[in-house]
Amino acid sequence: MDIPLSGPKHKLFGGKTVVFGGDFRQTLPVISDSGREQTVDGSITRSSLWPFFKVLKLSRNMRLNDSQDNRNLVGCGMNFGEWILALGDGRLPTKSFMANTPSDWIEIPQILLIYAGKNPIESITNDIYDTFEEQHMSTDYLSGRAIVTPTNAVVTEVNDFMLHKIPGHCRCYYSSDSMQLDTEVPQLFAETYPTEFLNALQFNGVPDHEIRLKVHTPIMLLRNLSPPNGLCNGTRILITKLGENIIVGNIMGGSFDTEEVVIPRIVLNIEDKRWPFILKRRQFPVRLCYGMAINKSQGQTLDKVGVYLPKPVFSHGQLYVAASRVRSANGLRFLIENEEDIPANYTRNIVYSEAFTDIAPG
Ligand SMILES: Nc1ncnc2c1ncn2[C@@H]1O[C@H](COP(=O)(O)OP(=O)(O)OP(=O)(O)O)[C@@H](O)[C@H]1O
Repeated sequence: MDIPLSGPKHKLFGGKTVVFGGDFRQTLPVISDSGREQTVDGSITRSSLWPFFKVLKLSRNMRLNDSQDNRNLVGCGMNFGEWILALGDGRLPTKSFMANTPSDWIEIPQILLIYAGKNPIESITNDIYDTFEEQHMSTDYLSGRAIVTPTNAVVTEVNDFMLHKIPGHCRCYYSSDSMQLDTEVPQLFAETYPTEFLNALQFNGVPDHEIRLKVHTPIMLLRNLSPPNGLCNGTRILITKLGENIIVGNIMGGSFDTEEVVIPRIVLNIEDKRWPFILKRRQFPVRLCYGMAINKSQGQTLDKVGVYLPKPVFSHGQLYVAASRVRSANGLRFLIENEEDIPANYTRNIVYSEAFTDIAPG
């Protein structure tokens, strides 16, 4: 916390009461190239201020509705709400499938599974985006559903698959990429890192060099453009017009639901310790959002979620975040693809229990 707060200097936050909200079962701050210990260490519970916090625990899941399918048992003698909590806490029975591999595989209840068939992406999108042909332009329909998956590469596959289903002309927008150097040898760098190389770079949370869009497709903003007007990182928008230099659309969901907004190209500065330069990419800060990365879905509430796991999750809290986006068990489906010797109703549930045990200082 480096927000300056006026008030007595000897008191925490200048004597102001500051409320922090969170759920340590969810994904933790991403620290690149870090292991379990560093990731947990980056959490607020490891801050020197943590002993001064007073922890209040919420007891009711307000997202879940009171439907019959939430009250029914989903497995292990638990109803849906209890199952989600047990999954997040790491209390579900686990097993290991191969020697020397983690023993954190859990069974997904049969009622929540769909099967891969010949084309897994087609299977899961047909299930989650049922009645797509009739409703693909409806903001209510689109804003209530998503396919979530651990990696951005698979997100792109899902989005490309859905884009093909939309009738109409596809418009391509290409970024203009350049390097910002803190060195005196730009010529050398220009030869080592030509524009084609810069164009090929992909980063989490950064639009690609090439973006393909159609009118009536949903996109997600990747940067805060104007929070007072609802244009925040994560805002979803249904495109109504694809101009040369602007994209026009209507916000889907939230307090700015249906508001018309205009998105310009912006310059994104991207630093990555793999490269000795700052990449400056001028592009629309958007990405199609039929599919989204599990980490990006954190915070969303949806009616139908397809959790697509062509590979298991790779980090703490991802499976819990994916499973807890919905209002009811009926809205949640998993499609799991495992190596041959592991049944398709098992997947990894990574829980760093030290991230939330013994967190109550006050
Ligand atoms: N007081 C309330 N009364 C009725 N519904 C509520 C209330 N609080 C939250 N909800 C419902 O629960 C959903 C989740 O709320 P919210 O996004 O504020 O929770 P959150 O703790 O940030 O969730 P998460 O961290 O899991 O994304 C909301 O979409 C809303 O439907």
